[in-house]
Amino acid sequence: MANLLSISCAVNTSPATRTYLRSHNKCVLPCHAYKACGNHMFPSIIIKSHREKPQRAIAVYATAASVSQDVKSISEAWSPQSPSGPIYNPKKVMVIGGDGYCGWATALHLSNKNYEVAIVDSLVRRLFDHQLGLDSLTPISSIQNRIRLWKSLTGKNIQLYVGDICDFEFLFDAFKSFEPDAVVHFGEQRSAPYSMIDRSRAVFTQQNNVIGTLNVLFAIKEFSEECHLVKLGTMGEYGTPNIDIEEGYITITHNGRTDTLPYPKQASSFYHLSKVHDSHNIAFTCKAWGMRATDLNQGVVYGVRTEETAMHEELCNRFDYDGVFGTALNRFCVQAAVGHPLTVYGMGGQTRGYLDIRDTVQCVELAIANPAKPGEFRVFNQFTEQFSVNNLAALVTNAGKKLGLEVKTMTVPNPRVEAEEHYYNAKHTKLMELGLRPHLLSDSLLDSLLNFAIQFKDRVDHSQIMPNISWKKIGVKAQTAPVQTS
Ligand SMILES: O=c1ccn([C@@H]2O[C@H](COP(=O)(O)OP(=O)(O)O[C@H]3O[C@H](CS(=O)(=O)O)[C@@H](O)[C@H](O)[C@H]3O)[C@@H](O)[C@H]2O)c(=O)[nH]1
Repeated sequence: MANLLSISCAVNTSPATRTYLRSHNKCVLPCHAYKACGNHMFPSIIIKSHREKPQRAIAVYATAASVSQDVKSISEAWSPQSPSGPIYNPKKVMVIGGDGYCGWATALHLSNKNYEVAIVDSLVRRLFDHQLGLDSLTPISSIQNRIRLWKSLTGKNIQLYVGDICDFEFLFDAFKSFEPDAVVHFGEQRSAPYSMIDRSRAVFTQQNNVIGTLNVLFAIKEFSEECHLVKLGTMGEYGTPNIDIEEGYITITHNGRTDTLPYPKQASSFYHLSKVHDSHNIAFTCKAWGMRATDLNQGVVYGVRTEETAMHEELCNRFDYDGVFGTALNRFCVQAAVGHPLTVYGMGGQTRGYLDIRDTVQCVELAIANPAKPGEFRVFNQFTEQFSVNNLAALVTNAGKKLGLEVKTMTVPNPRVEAEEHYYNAKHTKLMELGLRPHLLSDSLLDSLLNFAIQFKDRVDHSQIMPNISWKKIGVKAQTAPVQTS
C-alpha cells in the first residue's frame, strides 16, 4: 500500500479498472514503461494482488485523484492485513428483489445494521398481483415511499435501481454505480403454483430466474470477483428423499470409492427446478472463475413483522394469503381469522422446514458478515423447525381457540404432485454455528399472527383462498385467470 500512496503520477483509471483494483485489494507499483493516453503521456503502473491466489498483473493509466479514491474504496471494503491475509469486510450490499416479502425485510434490516444498501427490483411482483387480481392482506406503500419514509425515520439512505436484471446493461450499470461488496439475490419468481399455471408462466419462471442469476454471475465476474453472492435457494431443491437431507453435499461410497458430491436434487415444480438450475450455474462459476457464493436453501417463511418493518405502518411488509403466493402457515392464520376452514392439501403429511421472517433477515446478515471463501460454493439449509401441514393446522386450531375463534379444517384434493406421507429429516446446523438465534414458532407468535390477520380481515378476498392451479392440468393454453382444478 505504501507504494500505492507514493505514486505521484496521474492515475486515470477506467471504472472497470477502479473496481478491479478495489475488489482485488491490489498493491499498485510504478512501472518503468510510459504509455500514451490520448495526447498525454502517463506512467504505466503494475497492479499486484495481496491474495494468495496467483493474479494477473495489469497495466493501467492513472491520476492522483483516482489513486486516493482507490485507496479509500480499498480500505472501505478490506480491513488491514491479518496474519492470514486481508480481512474481507463487506459494507455495501445490493439487495436484488428488495421490494418483495423477504427482500424488503432484509433491505431494511441490513440498512439498520449500518450496511450501505441498494435495492434493485423490477417491481414485477406487484404486477403479478394486478394480472391475477390478487392483493396483499396488508396495504403496502410504493417502494419510493417506503424508502423515503425509512430515510426520514432513521436518516439512513437506501439507493433504488428499478429495472429487470435479465437486462444485463441495466444490471451492470447498477453494479458500476453502486459498487457492491456483496449481492443478496431474492429477485426471482418464487411461487411454485405460479410456475404451474400454464406453459408461458413456466417458461417465464425459468427464464426470469435462471437468466437473471446468470446475469448476476457475469456482472460479478466483470465487476469484481471478490463480491460475495448470497443467493436465495430453496429447501425444495432436495425434494423429499427417504434419507436425511444434508447441507448441500453428501459423501457417498460407491464401488469402493468415496467422494463428496452435491446432494441429489428432486424438485417438484418448475419454480423449484429453476432454483436447482441456478445452483448448478453458481457451483460451476465458483469452480471455473473463483467466485464466492452462498446458496441459502430456505424453507417456508412465515410471519410479517420484523424490528424494522414494525417501525411505521408505511414500512409494513406484504402478506400473501391467496392460493398462488400465500404460503402454508400464513394462509392458515388468515383462514382462521375469517372463518374459512384450513385448507390441508391431501393427507397433510407433507413436511417442510419453516422459519420466521425475523430469522430470514438474521440468516442473510450472518451469511454476509461471514462470507464464503473465493472459489467456495457454500450451501446453508435455512430453516429452524420442521412441521407437517397437519401439525400446522393443529397449532393454528389451538391458537385460534384461545382467541375465541372456531377453527375447522378441510381436506382439499391435492392440486400438487408431491408425497403426502414421507420421511423428512433435514440438517440445519451451519447457520446455527454462525450464531443464528432462532425465533421458534411459539404460542405467542401464533397469537400475534392471528391477531394481525384479524386486524386486516376486511381486506380478505374469500375467492382467492382455495387453490386453483393444478400440477397435472397445466397446459399450453395461456390462462388469463388461473385454471380450475375441479
Ligand atoms: O393451503 C395450503 C398451502 C400449502 N399446503 C402444502 O404446504 C406445503 C408447503 O407449501 P407452501 O405453499 O407453503 O410452500 P411452497 O410452495 O413449497 O413454496 C414456499 O416455500 C418454499 C420453500 S420449500 O417449501 O421449498 O422448503 C420457497 O422456496 C417458496 O418460494 C415459497 O413460496 C406443500 O406441501 C403444500 O401442498 C397445504 O397443504 N395447504
